[in-house]
Amino acid sequence: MCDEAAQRREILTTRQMRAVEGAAIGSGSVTGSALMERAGAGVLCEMLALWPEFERPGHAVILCGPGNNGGDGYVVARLLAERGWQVRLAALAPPATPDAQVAAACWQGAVATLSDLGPEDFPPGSLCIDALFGTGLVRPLAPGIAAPLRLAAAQGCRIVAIDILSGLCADSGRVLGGLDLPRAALTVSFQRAKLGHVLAQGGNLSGVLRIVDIGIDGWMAAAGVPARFAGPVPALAKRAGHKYDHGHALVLGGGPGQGGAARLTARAALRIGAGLVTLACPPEALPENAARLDAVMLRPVADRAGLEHLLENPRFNALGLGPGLGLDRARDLVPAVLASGRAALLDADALTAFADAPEALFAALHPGAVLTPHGGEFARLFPDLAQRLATPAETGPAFSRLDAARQAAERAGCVVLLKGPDTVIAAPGGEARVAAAVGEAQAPWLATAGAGDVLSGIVTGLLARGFAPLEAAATGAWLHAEAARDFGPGLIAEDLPERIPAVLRALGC
Ligand SMILES: NC(=O)C1=CN([C@@H]2O[C@H](COP(=O)(O)OP(=O)(O)OC[C@H]3O[C@@H](n4cnc5c(N)ncnc54)[C@H](O)[C@@H]3O)[C@@H](O)[C@H]2O)[C@H](O)CC1
Ligand SMILES: [K+]
Repeated sequence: MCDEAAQRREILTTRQMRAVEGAAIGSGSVTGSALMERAGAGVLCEMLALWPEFERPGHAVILCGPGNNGGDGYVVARLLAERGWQVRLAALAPPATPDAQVAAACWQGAVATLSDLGPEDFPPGSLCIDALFGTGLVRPLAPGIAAPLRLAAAQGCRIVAIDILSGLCADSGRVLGGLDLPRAALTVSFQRAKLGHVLAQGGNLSGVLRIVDIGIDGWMAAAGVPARFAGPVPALAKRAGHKYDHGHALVLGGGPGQGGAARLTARAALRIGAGLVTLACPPEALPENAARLDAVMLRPVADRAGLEHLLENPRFNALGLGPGLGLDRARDLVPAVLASGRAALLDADALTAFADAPEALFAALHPGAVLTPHGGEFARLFPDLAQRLATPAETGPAFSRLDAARQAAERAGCVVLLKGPDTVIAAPGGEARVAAAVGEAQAPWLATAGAGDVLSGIVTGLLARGFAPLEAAATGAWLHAEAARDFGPGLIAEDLPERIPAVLRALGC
């Protein structure tokens, strides 16, 4: 991946964005006012690119807050008026920052108050530009502030959010105060996406997300190590070599009648390119599995001693377990899996089995492991973190799913992937990825039985291929959603492994 593509994948917190902006302005190379002009021009440009019909001037209401987000709004108002648009600007309060004051001083038109606005201000086909709050939002919108946004939506107007929809916490994507907010049709943000665009409600409420370059890439080092969007990596292409060069994944399955989940896991591990995949099941489940498997090999493993014996073969370099495993079998086998020190993927029953004693699991985990809980499994292992996520967000920056995954990874001592439409992946030390199947990248058909078992298999297969745990989890989560997007409506879990070849082919692997 080229540097530019890698940079576009960065996702910033508000603090990181402020640090970058501060470094740029502090360098003396650019002023805050100049950045605001670029931001406003970028918003206009993206609106016209998405809706070419607006080359013909229309009608817009601009809602301006007191900070620099409002300042961007004054710039957009001026630029639209210069193009012949009918612009009605309403301010919550006078501009309070020096840059916003400069922008407001350049606005020649009238300034109304928010409460002046009525349905007649939002004629059919008009736009509502939301410049109330951006990264500076710290508390819930008062009812009078949210009202014009709701009015615009009720009148069928498209809402364009500058930087982020007002009311959304840019760090967590949570709506402060739990208000009911209308969805933006377009969000135009600056230099990099923010976590609030893709996490929690932010993914849906942001609508189409566009990022405008305002020329501050040179100071991105001030952001430290940002989270990144998960995506394809060059290592997905299979280099030449013997099947044993691509790893041997061992998937541990459960008893008779429960084997479907582990078979899905094993098939996905094979499809993503593990050289060999073996499914180990209790002896009594052998006939059922033998009838359903061909390229996946089959071995009996009755218990921990049986597994330890099998693991005397050092070629099993990645172990995947949990789907359909059964809680008793999980309690028996997980300690042996982790004691082997090999790369390991723990999901489903392998996590739930430790709901009563998460510390015992954390003590055994090592940096080569990956946990892939869904929300319920996460809550069983990390009840306090789940509780913080469930507590209504009242002040910004609010506790985010990424904060939760990072703290969980620290506690567990391994990579934690928290599933959802906004899957977050964190490693101990804070490195993080987001696999966001939201907005234009949504994959709603992925919400289907067995999809998680396939994700387990993809990650296990990538571990077998030698991917580091964070990259196996992140790339796997992206690929999983990509396969779902590629298949589209009607998807069931069985379709996912079969779609992997099309995704890989499209990547040129
Ligand atoms: N980062 C950049 O490079 C650029 C950012 N731009 C724009 O600037 C905003 C951020 O501006 P800032 O002044 O820091 O914050 P806000 O405008 O979002 O508002 C802060 C202001 O509002 C008060 N406040 C917060 N929450 C509430 C509330 N619920 N009710 C009432 N008042 C509230 C807070 O106390 C402050 O006074 C960024 O989003 C971009 O749009 C640039 O112009 C381009 C460069
Ligand atoms: K906004």
